[in-house]
Amino acid sequence: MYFRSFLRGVNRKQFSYSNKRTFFFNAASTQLVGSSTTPHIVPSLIPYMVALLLAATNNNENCDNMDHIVADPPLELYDTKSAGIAVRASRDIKRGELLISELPLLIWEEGMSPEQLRHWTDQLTPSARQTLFNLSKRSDKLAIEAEEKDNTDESARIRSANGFDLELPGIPLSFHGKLPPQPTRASFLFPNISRINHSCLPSCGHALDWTRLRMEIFAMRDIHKGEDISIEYLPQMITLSTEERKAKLQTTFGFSCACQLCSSDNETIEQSDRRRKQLKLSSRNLFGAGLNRQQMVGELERMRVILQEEGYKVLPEFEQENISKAYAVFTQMRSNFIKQDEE
Ligand SMILES: C[S@@+](CC[C@H](N)C(=O)[O-])C[C@H]1O[C@@H](n2cnc3c(N)ncnc32)[C@H](O)[C@@H]1O
Repeated sequence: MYFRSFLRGVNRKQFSYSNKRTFFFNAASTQLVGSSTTPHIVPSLIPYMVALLLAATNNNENCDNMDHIVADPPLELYDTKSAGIAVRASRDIKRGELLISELPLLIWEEGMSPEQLRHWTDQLTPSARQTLFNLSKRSDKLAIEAEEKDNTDESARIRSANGFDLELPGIPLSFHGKLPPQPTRASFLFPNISRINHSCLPSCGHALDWTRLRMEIFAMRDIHKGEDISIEYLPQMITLSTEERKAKLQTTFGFSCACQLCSSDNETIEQSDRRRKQLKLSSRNLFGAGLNRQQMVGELERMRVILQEEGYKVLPEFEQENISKAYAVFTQMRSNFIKQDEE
């Protein structure tokens, strides 16, 4: 039903800053903000978004039920001192719970010129502007240099730190022919979800429900009151060593990862690196080493045990999509068998 969402938004061309404009709000909000009701969408994406939602309304009889609204999210914000503001559980949370379901505040398209982006962000309502400018912004050298060089709008470093860059789904056939060419990617910014920090061992998964245009955050394990709510910002991190992950996050988002795993002692990090290296080998072996079906199942089981030892609870994404799918099917079938045995 859902697809994980992938590269968080970085489009270096979009970085920029206008020194003439200064409406950053200094005091960062430590409250969850009210949900936006109408996303601010760049005009070029509006026909696509309308068609997407119309198609969803056509295909989904239950699309106006309210199951997806989390009236009182069990979450609170706090100041981590080392990684800005973060989100933690305000009560014990059960694995599988939907924690937050949020509409985007902004949707924009890759490749827009600095002038287009400035014109577009100038049209934000005062409250949307306040919400946006309360969020954190990139403060690394690369982002600041890009901002000065490109002279784009002053929200670029905020959008870059908080945006999700997502692949857009296709619109069903019945709408074809009535639309301009479909865009393939867009960036989305969610006001509260933007407060969730990255972890290399995330407690939560995230997925965009395209039928409602809501980003949803699910608990992937039981989470105790006071524990961090975290997601993984980039896909395919599971087979990378600590150094490789840190380098990737640094170049993509401009921060040095201070998650619990990356801040562990050397021994823990070495063990984790060893497991991830083995996982990489196993995933490459799966279709590349001429294994028969039984050996493949054995390799998948080895991968499952490694992931369990690592404490990685979200569905892993490997370099090759077919390996990720094979692993997902394997774990689903395995849990079905276990359920049947219990009955
Ligand atoms: C989407 S925001 C998350 C909320 C943010 N901490 C805040 O204060 O609003 C992303 C920013 O949070 C910080 N951050 C997120 N995860 C981090 C991590 N694992 N280690 C260090 N900093 C992190 C970085 O500054 C990053 O640019």
